[in-house]
Amino acid sequence: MKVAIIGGTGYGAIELIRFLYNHPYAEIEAIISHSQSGQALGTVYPHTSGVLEKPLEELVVKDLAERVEIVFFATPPAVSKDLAPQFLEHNVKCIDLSGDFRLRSPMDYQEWYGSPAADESYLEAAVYGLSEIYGEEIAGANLVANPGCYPTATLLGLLPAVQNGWIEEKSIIIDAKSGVSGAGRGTSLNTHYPEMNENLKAYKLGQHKHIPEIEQEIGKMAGHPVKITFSTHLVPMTRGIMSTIYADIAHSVSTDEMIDMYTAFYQEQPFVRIRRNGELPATREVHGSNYCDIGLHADKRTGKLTIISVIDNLVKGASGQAIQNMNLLKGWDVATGLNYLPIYP
Ligand SMILES: NC(=O)C1=CN([C@@H]2O[C@H](COP(=O)(O)OP(=O)(O)OC[C@H]3O[C@@H](n4cnc5c(N)ncnc54)[C@H](OP(=O)(O)O)[C@@H]3O)[C@@H](O)[C@H]2O)C=CC1
Ligand SMILES: CC(=O)N[C@@H](CCC(=O)OP(=O)(O)O)C(=O)O
Repeated sequence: MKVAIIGGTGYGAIELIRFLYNHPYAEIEAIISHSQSGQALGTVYPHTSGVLEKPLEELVVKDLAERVEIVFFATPPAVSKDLAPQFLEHNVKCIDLSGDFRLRSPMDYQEWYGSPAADESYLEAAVYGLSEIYGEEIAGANLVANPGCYPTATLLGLLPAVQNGWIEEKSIIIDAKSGVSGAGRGTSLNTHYPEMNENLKAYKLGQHKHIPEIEQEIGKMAGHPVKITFSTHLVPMTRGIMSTIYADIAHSVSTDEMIDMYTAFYQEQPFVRIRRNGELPATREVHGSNYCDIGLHADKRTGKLTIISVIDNLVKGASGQAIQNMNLLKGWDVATGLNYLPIYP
């Protein structure tokens, strides 16, 4: 099956290319770049030279639509909302790594992204691509809104407890930390080496666009609106997200009962691993892989549950999950092309 990637020189794209290169059934037909078309991929990313000799191409929608079955958007916000509908009209399926189709409410998109939302009919047609939760809907979708990196770690950590009614949703506090590649390849003062190295910075408190996304999905699972407290931090490492989540336990539940319930919830899911015996996950233990590792502690003394959820932001938080969603769309085993052990150390 032939696919194309739009936003070809970004980090999401180069990670898609890494997985697609080894995928047994998918082939990269075209890599589209609005800034460097005409160049070879190897001039932008020399580590691909001699292995994957591909030109970066200019986007011509009609031509591309005739060449591929699926398009991946690895573009900044506000690009796919206009472009994806053009491909959908040509019966080309779209998997969007940006946030353009994640929020059901156009008003929320306008408020948190600061520009008008996609046409409402496309927002309604889009399936939220949290693979472990919406596998069946993704299988029948034409447009998949791949989740944000923080929401992926946070929701996989929270949803089993929410579904079982084991926590008080209004007490949820999420303290999340990300490596710098989460901000993409572009340069900025915040991600400049002297500013972020040996430093730990909180940012976008109360203003992060992942707040409405997480609230939307928890609210859907809980069956009523939920408001969360969410803080984000930049950590001086390249990859990785750790989302540490606190919530009041609704009924008396032990750590072992919680672990058993989470293990049962994700029984059929190869990429979510629940830690046992007091082991807690670390970002290195998922580095370069599509795993989400979750540790749990139900504190009898305080009545609080602590959930620690780690992912690689570029893999499970973006491109790996996008490939998982492509596998779901095509009816292939979800792990096809994604069976990598994490890189350690
Ligand atoms: N980095 C991460 O961990 C995660 C990222 N995401 C989301 O995935 C998307 C891609 O992220 P990432 O790869 O990190 O970002 P990058 O900034 O690294 O790459 C984005 C690429 O999009 C292209 N682009 C930039 N501006 C435009 C434009 N106006 N029109 C068309 N194309 C444009 C550029 O490639 P070119 O010039 O070659 O076209 C650019 O390299 C974003 O929406 C991001 O929020 C989601 C989850 C995690
Ligand atoms: C470290 C860092 O800056 N991370 C980015 C992650 C955003 C992102 O990737 O946004 P979407 O997944 O919603 O597209 C941020 O916090 O804005």
